[in-house]
Amino acid sequence: MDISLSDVLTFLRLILDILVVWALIYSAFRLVRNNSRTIQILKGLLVIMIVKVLAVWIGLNTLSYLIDLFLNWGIVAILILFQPEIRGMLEKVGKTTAILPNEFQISQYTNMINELVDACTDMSNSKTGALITIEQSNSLNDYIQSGIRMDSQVSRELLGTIFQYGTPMHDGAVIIQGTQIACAAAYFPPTTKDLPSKYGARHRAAVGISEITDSITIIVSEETGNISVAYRGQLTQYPPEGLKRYLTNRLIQVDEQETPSILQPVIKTAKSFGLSMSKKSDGIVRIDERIKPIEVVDLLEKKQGGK
Ligand SMILES: Nc1ncnc2c1ncn2[C@@H]1O[C@H](COP(=O)(O)OP(=O)(O)OP(=O)(O)O)[C@@H](O)[C@H]1O
Repeated sequence: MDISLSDVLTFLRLILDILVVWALIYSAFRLVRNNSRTIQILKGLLVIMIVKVLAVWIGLNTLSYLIDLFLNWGIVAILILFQPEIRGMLEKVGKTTAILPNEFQISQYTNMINELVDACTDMSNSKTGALITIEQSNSLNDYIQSGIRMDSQVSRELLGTIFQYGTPMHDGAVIIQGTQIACAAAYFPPTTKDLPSKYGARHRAAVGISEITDSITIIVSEETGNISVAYRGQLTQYPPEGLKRYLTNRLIQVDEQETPSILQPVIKTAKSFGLSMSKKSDGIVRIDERIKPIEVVDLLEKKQGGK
C-alpha cells in the first residue's frame, strides 16, 4: 500500500485538529470546575433542558417554544454572564503566547517573592497576623469577590499596612493573582480537619482554601510570629529563607520548566499516555534539599462527634 505525502499531511492535520479541540474542551471543563458560579449556571441549564424534554414529551407546545427561544438566545446570554471569565481567559492566553518564559516575567516574579518574604519576615518579627494566598491554575475569583478589590503591586510596605492590627482591611486574606494584589479581606471556607490546638481560625482558613484549590497560602501567626505555608491540604512551617526558596521553586522554576498553560492540556494527555516530554517525567519528585521546613503539621480527619 502506497502512502503519499498528502496522506501523511492529512493524518497530521487530523491529529492536530483532535488535539486542539481536546485542549479547548479541557479548558472549558477546567473553567467550569474552578468556578462555583459556572457550576450554578450549568445546573440551571440542565434543569431547563430537562423541562424542555418533558414539555415536548407531554406536548406543552408554548412552553417548548419559549424554551427554544431562550436556548437560541443562550449564546448571547452566556457571553454576557461569563464576560469576566472569558476576559480572564483571553488575558491568560495573551500572557502565555511566548513559548519560553521571558526575562521580564521572571524578574517580576523574583521581585514579588522578595517583597512578599520581606513583608512576612517583618510581620513575623512584630507578631502581626497575616494570611496571603497566591493563585495558581485554579481561579480564586469567587473568593476575590468576597474581599475588597485592590489591583496593586505587591510591596513589603503595602502588605505591612494591610495587616496592621486595627485597620479596616487586616481581617481576612490577601489574594495575589500573578504578581498583583487582587484583593484584601477575603474570606475562605475553613477546613473541617483537626488541627493541633495552637492553630486557630486563620490557619483553618489557609488549610481550607488549599484543600479545594491548588493555591499557595502563607500564614504569619499573630501569637507566635511563625510563618507557615498551606498547600494541597498540608501545613508546613518555614524559616524566612526556606519560604523564599519554596516560593522560588514553586512560582519561578516550575514555570521555567513547564510549557505555557495553553499547551498544558495537550502535554498532560501525552504524559497520561506515557509520552515523556519534560525533565520531571521520570516520576521522581525532585525536592530542593535546601528547603528545610521547621515542622510539617499532622492534620487528621475530624472524629465523628468530635469538636
Ligand atoms: N475563614 C476565614 N477566612 C479568612 N480569614 C480568616 C478566616 N477565619 C479567620 N480569619 C482571620 O484570622 C484571624 C483570627 O485568627 P486566629 O487568631 O483565630 O487564628 P490563629 O490560626 O490562631 O492565628 P494566630 O496564630 O495568628 O493567632 C481573623 O481576625 C481573620 O483575620
